[in-house]
Amino acid sequence: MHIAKYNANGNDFIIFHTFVEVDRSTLAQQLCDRQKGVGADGLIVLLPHSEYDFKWQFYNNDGSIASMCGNGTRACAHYAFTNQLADASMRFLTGAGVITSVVENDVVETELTTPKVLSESFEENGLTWHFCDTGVPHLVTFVEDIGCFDKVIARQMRYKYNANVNYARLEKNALHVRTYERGVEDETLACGTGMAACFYSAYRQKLVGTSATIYPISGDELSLRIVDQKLFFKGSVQKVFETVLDL
Ligand SMILES: N[C@@H](CCC[C@H](N)C(=O)O)C(=O)O
Repeated sequence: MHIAKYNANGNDFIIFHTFVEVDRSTLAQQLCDRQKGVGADGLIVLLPHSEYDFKWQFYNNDGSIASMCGNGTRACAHYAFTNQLADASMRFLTGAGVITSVVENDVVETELTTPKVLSESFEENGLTWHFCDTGVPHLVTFVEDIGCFDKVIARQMRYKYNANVNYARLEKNALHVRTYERGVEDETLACGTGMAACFYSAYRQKLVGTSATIYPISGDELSLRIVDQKLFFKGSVQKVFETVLDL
């Protein structure tokens, strides 16, 4: 099997395409293992689809299925275009719905699924939390110092609410974001739907305008904008390597 490893601002993925649709949860665990496998935050498998350019299966590092992955959509779109599975502007089916992505060299912009507010804001662990779905559920708290990211609190909130957990610091029209990711069960270097959730929560509170620059902990720079309640997420991706594995 021909596979590619992608880096999307620190969120890394193993990607391949096939005609065979089977449960790849165990394979995802094996391939994503950073000691015994290739190592990645997730596995993305592209499959043919009659209506869209393709559909995907997305697995987290631990083999669990996630309905959406913002950074994964950008890496996957680049992979699809590079492998002539789709034109530069494409539509593909994910567990959360149809995604549109546009590839321009190494920069990919994705229109994410329509964001949904999951609850009123609430206080817990001395912090104010905003809860929304940007394809997968995310808790967001705004802090003065991103260094106060607390993995123990993040993990506790993750299990209590079955959500990813984000700490964000606002700086003018920019957001600095750290995310504890469900399915990786640790902080990752970037999470696309997490950055989108932080932007959307800030936008709803009028803390940012209709667009903002986002800095995940990897230090990369991405952008988010909202148009007619639709979130557009843009940033670069890199193919790290390609290889052939006996799967
Ligand atoms: N890294 C992703 C999110 C992947 C899914 C998440 N771990 C979950 O299970 O909810 C992104 O870039 O959005």
